[in-house]
Amino acid sequence: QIWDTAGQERFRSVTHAYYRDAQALLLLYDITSKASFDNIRAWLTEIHEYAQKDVVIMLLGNKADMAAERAVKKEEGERLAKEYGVPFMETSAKSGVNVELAFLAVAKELKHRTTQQPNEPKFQIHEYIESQRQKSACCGLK
Ligand SMILES: Nc1nc2c(ncn2[C@@H]2O[C@H](COP(=O)(O)OP(=O)(O)OP(=O)(O)O)[C@@H](O)[C@H]2O)c(=O)[nH]1
Repeated sequence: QIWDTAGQERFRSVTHAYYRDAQALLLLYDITSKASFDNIRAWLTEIHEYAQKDVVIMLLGNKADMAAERAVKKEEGERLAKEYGVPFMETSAKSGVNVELAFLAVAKELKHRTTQQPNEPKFQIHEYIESQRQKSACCGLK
């Protein structure tokens, strides 16, 4: 089940009821909006308070198709994600770039958690994303 919760500040007091039991959270900002990026820290603090302790979080910089209006560098997204230890990529709901990869990475992480044997190596979501990204780079796919 995928829920799209309201991102606006005025709904914030009710939003946590929707993600409290979530297994994964995709946290999006808009690469053309510095304000949306600056809000991410507040969201992460709130998630820490209300979400499940083992929730899978992924940070996504959306509207990657709007490069001309970019207000947040890709490196800034990468740095913030690293600081919080969460995977990151830029996506575009318009062109579809990385949308499937973002959902697949989260789904694979959750599936591995439920089927993992104690002696099996842990699924590394960062490595999975990196390997898939390299694959598409190598073959000229977007
Ligand atoms: N160019 C471009 N436009 C996008 C992209 N994603 C969303 N938009 C546009 O951005 C606007 C806002 O999109 P929403 O999906 O309503 O954004 P939201 O964050 O869900 O908004 P809230 O429900 O208020 O939290 C719409 O006009 C979308 O068409 C994208 O990847 N590229």
